[in-house]
Amino acid sequence: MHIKIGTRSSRLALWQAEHIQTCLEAGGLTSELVLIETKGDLVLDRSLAKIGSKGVFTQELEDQLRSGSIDIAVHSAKDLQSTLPPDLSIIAFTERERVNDVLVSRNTTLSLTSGQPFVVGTSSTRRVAMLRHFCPHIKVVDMRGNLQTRLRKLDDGQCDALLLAYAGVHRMHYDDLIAEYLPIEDFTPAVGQGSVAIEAADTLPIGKLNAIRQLTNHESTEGALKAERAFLRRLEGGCSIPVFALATNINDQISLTGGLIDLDGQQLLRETIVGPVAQAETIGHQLAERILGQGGDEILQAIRHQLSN
Ligand SMILES: NCc1[nH]cc(CCC(=O)O)c1CC(=O)O
Repeated sequence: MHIKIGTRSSRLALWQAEHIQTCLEAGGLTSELVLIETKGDLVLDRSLAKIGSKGVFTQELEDQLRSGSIDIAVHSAKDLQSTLPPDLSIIAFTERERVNDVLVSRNTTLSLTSGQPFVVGTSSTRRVAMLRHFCPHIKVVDMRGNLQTRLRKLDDGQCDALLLAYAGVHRMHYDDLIAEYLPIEDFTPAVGQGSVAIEAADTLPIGKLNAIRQLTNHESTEGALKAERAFLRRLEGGCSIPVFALATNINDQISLTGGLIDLDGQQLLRETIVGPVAQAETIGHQLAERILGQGGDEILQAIRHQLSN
């Protein structure tokens, strides 16, 4: 069996696609990579929030899934919109890497909790808002581009440190630059952070689907991500909305913590719901209802209004 794998061509995307290739090879499947450019890769002069979050890193891959020129598309689970088009679905989630955000710098003595002021670069509205909330002494600057580009901007002196997902930093072998692991209790990560998702069209033959899923899917991670993604879906949060959620799945019990923060970090809502993995999506939905009922509705409206200006 031969699998055509569609991927973006950034180094992190290639790491992910090659990781999937390794899993498939272990089961005797052959594969090839098909490199695809997306709008998110091409448009670097505008913030992600302004391009519009919906599918900026996925649209071109999805077109090729439909045309059959690729069998599967590999994404960071975090970058996949919460509602997929009806003819596409996620067929596997890989085992999650450590989920924390990390502070990355050439000066690894820097610490967000020390109270010392310095400049942090990030493009994520969630990280900006959380920095404003937990670290008001920190100056935040917008910093787009892939990891290598951001590190160059760091070296140019545009900021003192970056705030990034540990998963990406580790996969690109930049562990030496990690100054601090941010606690997930405060800096709850983005939905899906640390897992790789495989997307396919409904037309993928069932034999291929089952073989790919068997070799790549991590069941416990899948249950956790189902809960997180149901939460995100109910809040209709694209990646530019500062929504966060993290589920753990231990002995088929889901514990889902998630919430919402407004753009300037003034109001942070966060709650936890526990329940059986068989009800992962219900748990996600319930958590979203609870957050919306606590004023999340108004926060979301205000965020949408601010982002559209
Ligand atoms: N939005 C970009 C993106 N998508 C996935 C990762 C990191 C790897 C992951 O979380 O799976 C990153 C970079 C970052 O947030 O630092």
